[in-house]
Amino acid sequence: MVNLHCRMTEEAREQKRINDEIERQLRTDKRNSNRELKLLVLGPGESGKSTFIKQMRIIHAKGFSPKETRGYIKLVYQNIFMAMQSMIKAMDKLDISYGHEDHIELAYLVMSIPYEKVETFEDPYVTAIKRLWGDAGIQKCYDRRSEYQLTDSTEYFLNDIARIENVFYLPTEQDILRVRVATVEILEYQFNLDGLMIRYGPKKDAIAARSFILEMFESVKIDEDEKIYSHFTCATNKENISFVFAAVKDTIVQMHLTDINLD
Ligand SMILES: Nc1nc2c(ncn2[C@@H]2O[C@H](COP(=O)(O)OP(=O)(O)OP(=O)(O)O)[C@@H](O)[C@H]2O)c(=O)[nH]1
Ligand SMILES: [Mg+2]
Repeated sequence: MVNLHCRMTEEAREQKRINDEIERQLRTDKRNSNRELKLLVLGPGESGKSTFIKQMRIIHAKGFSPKETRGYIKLVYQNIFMAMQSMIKAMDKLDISYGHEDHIELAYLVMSIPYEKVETFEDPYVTAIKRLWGDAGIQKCYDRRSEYQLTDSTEYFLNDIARIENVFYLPTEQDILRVRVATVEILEYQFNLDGLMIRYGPKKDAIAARSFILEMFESVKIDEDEKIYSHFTCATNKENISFVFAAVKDTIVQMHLTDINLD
């Protein structure tokens, strides 16, 4: 009898502990949902949306793990090939001749593999890319890059091949920010000042994307008197993004304080 009583109290205590835990979690969730701000990052291709999210990971979360960093090696190689191939194609379109006639052969060599298939960075390709980058015709073509599509980070990577071709090459934070990979899915990230995590999986098609955006943002009321604050940013510059993000955060906090008359 005593034993059973003991067990009952133990069970009741455990039950109470679980209840308390659930209630605490509910209170935290409620508090968090009250404080949750939704941020929709929109913009044309290559306008820096993904770069901004990378900055949030670097500044407000743990950044990139060694495994993720290694995953960027191949993408850096592919970016270099992609940039050189864009310029080679533009040479034709803009009718620019190579500084050295034998560089045409090198151009064929670089064009011979689709850039998405590139996994390694070795000769004869590395030497070919270096020589082409030094070619007067390619440089002229680079100067006329506004006349065709060329990735923003071309000069950044091509001027640094000596570092990248090293067999022990590991991308730096800036390399990761400079890598161009077109996003083909809608992703939702959740972050706070000390953590960032991916909450939802990818939404693959346009209809799913549209309903996702509606679902997330339909509750956000449109206020005709809402002020618009514009900021100039450079998404690849960590100091600039930290500064602008802190300013945006201050504005939001200030607005909330005004709302509850605490300013
Ligand atoms: N110089 C410079 N480069 C930038 C800036 N923002 C982004 N880039 C570079 O531009 C390229 C494209 O940036 P992303 O962040 O991938 O662009 P996105 O808006 O996500 O593009 P999509 O996914 O195609 O819609 C990357 O190589 C970035 O490093 C910037 O402010 N300045
Ligand atoms: Mg993107």
